[in-house]
Amino acid sequence: MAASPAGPRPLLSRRSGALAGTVTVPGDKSISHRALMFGALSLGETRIEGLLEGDDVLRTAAALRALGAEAERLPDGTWITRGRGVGGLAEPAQVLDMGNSGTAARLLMGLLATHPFTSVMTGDASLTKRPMARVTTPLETMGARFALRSGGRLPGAVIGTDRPVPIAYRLPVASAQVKSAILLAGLNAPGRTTVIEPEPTRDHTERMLRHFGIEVTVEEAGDGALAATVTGQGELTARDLRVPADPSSAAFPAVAALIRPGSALSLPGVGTNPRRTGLFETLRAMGADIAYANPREEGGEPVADLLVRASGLRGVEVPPERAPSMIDEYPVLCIAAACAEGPTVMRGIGELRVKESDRLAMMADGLAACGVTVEAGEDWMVVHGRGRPPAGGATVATAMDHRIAMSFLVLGMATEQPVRVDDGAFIDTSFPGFVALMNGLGADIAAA
Ligand SMILES: O=C(O)C1=C[C@@H](OP(=O)(O)O)[C@@H](O)[C@H](O)C1
Ligand SMILES: C=C(OP(=O)(O)O)C(=O)O
Repeated sequence: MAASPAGPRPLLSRRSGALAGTVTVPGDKSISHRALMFGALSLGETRIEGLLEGDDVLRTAAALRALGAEAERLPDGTWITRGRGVGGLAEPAQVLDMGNSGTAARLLMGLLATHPFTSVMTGDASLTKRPMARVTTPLETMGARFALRSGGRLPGAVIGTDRPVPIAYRLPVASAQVKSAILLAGLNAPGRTTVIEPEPTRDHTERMLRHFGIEVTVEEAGDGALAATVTGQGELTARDLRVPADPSSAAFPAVAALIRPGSALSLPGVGTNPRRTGLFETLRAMGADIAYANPREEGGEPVADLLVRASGLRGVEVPPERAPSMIDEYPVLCIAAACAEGPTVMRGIGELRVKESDRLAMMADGLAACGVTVEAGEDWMVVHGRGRPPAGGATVATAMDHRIAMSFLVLGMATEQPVRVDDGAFIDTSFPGFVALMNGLGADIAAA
């Protein structure tokens, strides 16, 4: 997606009544990217149900087609991939445009690093600001070369190696994207590729590789660190799978229900992988009534139906070690915190500065504009709630960031004065249909 190709799409959110109903939020974005990529690497046909059809994931599908794999949507919404085998992707004749998606760009860089051809990759005005050296540095030690812009940023070229070297690498930053990029490169390297992560991050890559028949071992590596290892140059076997509803998307209606008195929502089939549910844990510590009903497993991932009721919230101190399991949820946590009684303290969140926008700055500025007292430093933030929603009444800048836009639209559902966001177009990257879904539950969000 270019910078809102049809121009910015401002949206206004007005105070709503109680929210009620049962709604299924779209498929998990992290799992959807991986399902397409692993399908493209497998031998045979993979059927994927519940794939997220957000712009980020559609970018991955288009890139895989440019690399010679088949990825198509059937009229009933099922997706089918026909893969090319490990190491079997073909040199793309066009630039791979990964739009707004860090996950698509970084995971594909890993895949391409051990394919012996050159690919050129770009992204939109948000993605081309984001750091790529975190993946290119370890991938270079595996034999790949990169020609990127200053600061290790896209656009640039990935020059894959024909002599891949397996590595053992300790992550300097907690990142499932970096871990996954290295493991994906390792799939086509002879021998064992190991990633040691001092702080465990989402493990969808490890789980899904096993689903596709690849052995992945995960061992304790001391001080709470985990070492994930793949042995390369085996084949993935095509396997059908069902993508759970995205807990990162469920977070928006869930927080909206918590802060609108009288609300009661049911969100079926949401992923409850413990490496993703830090927000729900934090909200419960704040006093939220959130229950998991009917827990089950689908395609190697735990899921449950989420039941959420309006609750009085109080501020908490979020343990920094919980950050990787809720890294994308700090923006919407800030909204809950702004309506809670007392301060919510968030530390160890420097990674928020290198997402689709500088989320720490965007949240601090937007909340302040809506009448919330916020303190912020390089990698921390304190939101001072007053036990009731703030005044609102501002237009908030969103800087091409879907989660900033959705978070402030949720805030506007509770504030006395409406909240306007300057551009809601990027919501389609992760949560197509967000406005209709929220309005169906009782929100009042409209073009403005
Ligand atoms: O692996 C993934 O699918 C993701 C990992 C996280 O990024 P980092 O690896 O940069 O923490 C997260 O923020 C992103 O939305 C999705
Ligand atoms: C950080 C995110 O995604 P990505 O890194 O894939 O752009 C997100 O969806 O919040």
